[in-house]
Amino acid sequence: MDVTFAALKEKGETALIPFLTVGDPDPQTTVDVIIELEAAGANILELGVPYSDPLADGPVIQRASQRALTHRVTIDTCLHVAKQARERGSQLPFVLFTYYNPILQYGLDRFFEALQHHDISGMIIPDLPIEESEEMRARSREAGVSLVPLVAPTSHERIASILNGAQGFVYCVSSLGVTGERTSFHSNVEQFIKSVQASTDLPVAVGFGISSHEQVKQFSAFCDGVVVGSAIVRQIESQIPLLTDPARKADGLQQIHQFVAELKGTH
Ligand SMILES: O=P(O)(O)OC[C@@H](O)[C@@H](O)c1c[nH]c2ccccc12
Repeated sequence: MDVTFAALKEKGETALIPFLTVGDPDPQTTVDVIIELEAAGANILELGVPYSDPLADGPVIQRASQRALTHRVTIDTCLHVAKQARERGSQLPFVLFTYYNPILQYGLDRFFEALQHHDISGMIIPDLPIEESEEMRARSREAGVSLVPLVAPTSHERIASILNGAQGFVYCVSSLGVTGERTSFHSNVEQFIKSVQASTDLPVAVGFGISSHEQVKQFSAFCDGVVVGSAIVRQIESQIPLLTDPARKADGLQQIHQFVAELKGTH
């Protein structure tokens, strides 16, 4: 992942980091969408493990999780999708996004072994309890998988402890509340992000609410990466009738490609 950020920085570019829910609308289609996102200009990919109680997610991603759970998508399914995307030639660094409970169910030893075995570069765990973070950080370092910390505009005095031992990149959330497209962000978001950048040598990415090329451009002026989730998940949702019809799947994928290329500004 750090190679990706360094190469983009060299070119004066910002990483576009889509999030998608694995298994929405089905695991096989997720592999096709991953290949399409990469072709459209994605640089790193957040692979979301669907969860029954996604407390930090807005309605778009909640619906995606529900659709994926009808296929009983688990951590294993997500890792298998990542493997299939690799087999189809994807070079994208994958960041596994999961709530903490699925990891506990899976078992920590088994989880870290599986991450290593599937060439997963990092992970994001939005509800990782502080008292568990030390062990998770140590295990992730041992496994060579970056535990990407989330920092909120209200993290203030906790920023230093959150950033201590951080790996991969730092994920600054642009606003309080849950995921979902927004027309405005936390009042002093730029100052907040710059204060995080002053406290770490890691690349700093921003996410939450970003859904247009204008917003991507706004944040690209001072961030190393921009995460877009709900807007892309909504695109996938709107294309489900085409994606699930073999005769029209290519058209559905092309629509998603076009949307992401426009986000990136390479259309
Ligand atoms: O959906 P948005 O508003 O574009 O935000 C990115 C977000 O989807 C992704 O990073 C993510 C999905 N679920 C989360 C829960 C907490 C933090 C981040 C996330």
